Amino acid sequence: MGQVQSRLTISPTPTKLAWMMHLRMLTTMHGLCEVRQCSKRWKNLCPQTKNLQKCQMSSAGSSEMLQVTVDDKSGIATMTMCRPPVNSLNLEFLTQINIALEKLENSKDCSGLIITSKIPKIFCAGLDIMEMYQPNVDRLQEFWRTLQEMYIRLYGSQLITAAAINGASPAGGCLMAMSCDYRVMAPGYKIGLNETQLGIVAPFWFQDLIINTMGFRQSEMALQLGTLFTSEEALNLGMVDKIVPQEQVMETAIQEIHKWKKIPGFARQITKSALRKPSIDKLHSKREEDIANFRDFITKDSIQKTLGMYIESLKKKAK
Ligand SMILES: CC/C=C\C/C=C\C/C=C\C/C=C/C(=O)SCCNC(=O)CCNC(=O)[C@H](O)C(C)(C)COP(=O)(O)OP(=O)(O)OC[C@H]1O[C@@H](n2cnc3c(N)ncnc32)[C@H](O)[C@@H]1OP(=O)(O)O
Repeated sequence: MGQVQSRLTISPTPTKLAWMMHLRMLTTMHGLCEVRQCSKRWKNLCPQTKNLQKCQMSSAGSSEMLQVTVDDKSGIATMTMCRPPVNSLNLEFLTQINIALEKLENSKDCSGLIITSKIPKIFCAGLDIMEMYQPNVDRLQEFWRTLQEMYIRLYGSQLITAAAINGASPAGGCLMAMSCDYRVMAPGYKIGLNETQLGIVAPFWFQDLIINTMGFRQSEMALQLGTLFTSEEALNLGMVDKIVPQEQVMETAIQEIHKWKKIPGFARQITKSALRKPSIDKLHSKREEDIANFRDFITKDSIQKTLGMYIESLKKKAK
């Protein structure tokens, strides 16, 4: 019974049409023709393979930024990020993630999703800061819309989702992990919404997400201080659900999804949707306003100066 899951499919609603137009515009604007081709290739490949379905989506010039495999037997997909050096989320990478999320959501063979990283010691360094520094305004707005899309898709997914956090996970990386249903983390890494430490502000939907995850009081302290928590602290706060040794992170995520799969899918999905819909609807209703706020905030001279200094400090540290 647990295996029979009905899933909300993306119907040709105006939202879907807008998304397709958005993707088409991106492919034109940024030369992402290979993404489109690869997403076609994904469609063609999957039914032909027998057991382990493998999909590799790459954008022009960089191969295998995102690897997606679906285990035929269990229906568990694994999305592995591999965008060196630190899996930072730029426009193209986010677009690939969104395409993969859409495909998995619509695939009748997939019931669970694990997000993890191939880069040693890094889960995801959050947003690519270079997208926000001295930006082209059109691209900056597209970048933010694409990030909003990722959150809406992942937080609202009907799949059972788990983050296998095998490395550092600041800011946008933490957003991605908290958008999943379950988080298992290796010890000795940092996770949190550290935006204020960069002199920027976590937008309302980042704030809603952390509050939904670990409650108001701890979130207001964490958000104002921009705290990056150790894995152990994050466990105590409920930001992550389990800590296991590095080499057991993936297996633990798989076992957890198997556990969740025993619950009747329809009941679980309706419950998840009821709990998460208010936050998602809030972003839907304020989407354009949020993009404009982000653009106006990021393009302020004072914020550009602060970001420039932060980039310098990262570069100095890297030397
Ligand atoms: C009114 C309000 C309205 C709207 C809201 C407004 C604004 C809100 C905007 C945005 C929200 C922001 C969300 C974010 O996600 S911002 C990104 C935050 N991320 C970080 O602060 C992480 C920074 N990185 C690190 O701490 C470390 O790099 C890390 C722990 C991840 C890994 O450390 P490690 O020692 O392994 O590597 P490094 O030597 O530090 O870095 C290697 C290399 O990578 C570059 N790097 C690192 N992080 C980023 C990044 N996020 N983006 C781009 N590039 C990054 C780093 O500079 C090094 O580069 P190089 O010197 O060229 O080798």
